[in-house]
Formats: sequence, structure tokens, C-alpha cells
Amino acid sequence: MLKGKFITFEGPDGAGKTTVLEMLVKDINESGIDAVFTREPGGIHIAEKIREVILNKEHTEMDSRTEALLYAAARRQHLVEKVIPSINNGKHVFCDRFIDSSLAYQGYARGIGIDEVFSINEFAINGFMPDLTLYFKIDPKTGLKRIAKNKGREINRLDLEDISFHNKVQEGYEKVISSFQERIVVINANQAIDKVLQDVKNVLKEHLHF
Ligand SMILES: Nc1ncnc2c1ncn2[C@@H]1O[C@H](COP(=O)(O)OP(=O)(O)OP(=O)(O)O)[C@@H](O)[C@H]1O
Ligand SMILES: Cc1cn([C@H]2C[C@H](O)[C@@H](COP(=O)(O)O)O2)c(=O)[nH]c1=O
Repeated sequence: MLKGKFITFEGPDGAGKTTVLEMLVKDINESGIDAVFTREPGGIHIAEKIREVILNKEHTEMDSRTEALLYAAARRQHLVEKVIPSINNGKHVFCDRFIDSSLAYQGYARGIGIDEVFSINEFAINGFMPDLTLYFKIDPKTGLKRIAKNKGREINRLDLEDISFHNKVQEGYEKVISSFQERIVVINANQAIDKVLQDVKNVLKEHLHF
């Protein structure tokens, strides 16, 4: 059987990744494409439990390396339990965040080092990288404003970091993009949502012939 593709969505908080993925579900399903939509950290029971531990606002004492290891552990379980079996069954997997988030947030913004965080993730992913990554580019301040406007959304421990942390996340992503130019496509997320969705669909058509 032909394997599915692994497509990840990345970007700062509030960039619009989840919104676009939710809009894509309908279109992809209607087009008859066999796809799975999932997220990190989470997507399966154990990883959702790890998510609760990482993002709990009360866990202010969490050490940066502990944080990096927990994200990597959730990633490993999600990969072996959900992502890899789906891809082997010919399904395309769309995932809200993956390794690039760890490189930008823990590697660069937390100051552990992008190479160090890549190393612990190599153990977790064992060579399994995305076929394509869409990076939602937005000024972090705009992303945080969008989140603040959305009263229904739960604010997590990472959202509560100050703007200098979120600016570092963006800088970290820029470094990651320059290291993986052949895999990562940049989407202008600072546009009306319908235009962002259309740009995403165009990239999927071009790269994956959807
Ligand atoms: N292009 C857009 N223009 C204006 N508002 C938007 C746009 N895209 C998303 N939003 C709004 O911004 C908020 C955050 O969007 P969303 O949750 O999709 O971002 P995200 O990238 O998944 O963020 P996070 O990674 O922090 O979960 C939501 O309230 C959403 O409705
Ligand atoms: C996978 C991953 C995520 N993060 C951060 C990024 C966000 O602030 C939260 C997840 O919340 P979302 O609403 O689902 O985007 O976690 C991270 O720091 N490192 C990672 O590897």
C-alpha cells in the first residue's frame, strides 16, 4: 500500500494554525482524501495526559529540560500509537505542531540550544520527520492579541510567558526555517482567514497534488 504523507503546521501562539486545520477537515474529507487530523502535545490518551502536566498554569517550577523531555515523550507515544500506523495505512496525517516547536520554544526561546533539543528528539522520533511543514508567520504581538480576544480559549502556561519569550520563539523559528528550507513553506498568517486558508490549499495542491 502507498504510504500517506506527514504534514505539520507550525508557528507562534495565535497564528491561526488550529483554525485553518479545522476549516481544512471539511474540504479534505469532501475531496475523498483519507486523512487524520491531530495535534501535539496530545492526539492520544497518554500524550494528552502529558499535555495536562506541561501546560498546567500551576506548574511554574517546571525546569526547561524537564519541559523539553516531556514534549519529546509525548511526541514519541503519539508517533508510534497514531501517526506512523496511519501513514503506513495510506492516510495523510495533518499535525498541529511537531519537532520544530521544540526547537523554537525549548531549544531557542528557553535557551537550551537548538542542537541539544534536536538530539533528544532524534531519540524520540528515530528518523521520522515531516514530508512538509507549513509555517504560519505572524508578529507574536498580533498572535497574542488574537488569543486574548478569544474569551472561550483556555490560557495555558506557555501563553503566560512575556512578549520577550514569544519574540524569541519567532527568532528560533527563523533559524529552524533556514536549516530546513526544503521542508518548510512560509504562509503569511497576517491576512484574512479565508486568504490564509486559500494559500494553505495552494501549497498542499502544489506539493502533495491534493
Ligand atoms: N487570519 C486570522 N485573522 C484574525 N483572527 C484569526 C485569524 N486566524 C485565527 N484567528 C483567531 O485567532 C485566535 C487564535 O487562533 P488559533 O487558535 O487558530 O491559533 P493557533 O495558531 O492554533 O494558536 P496556538 O498555537 O496558540 O493554539 C482564534 O480566536 C482565531 O479565531
Ligand atoms: C509541541 C510543542 C508545543 N509547545 C508549546 C507551544 C504552545 O504554546 C503550547 C501548545 O499549545 P497549543 O495551543 O496546542 O499550540 O506548547 C512547545 O513549547 N514545544 C513543543 O514541542
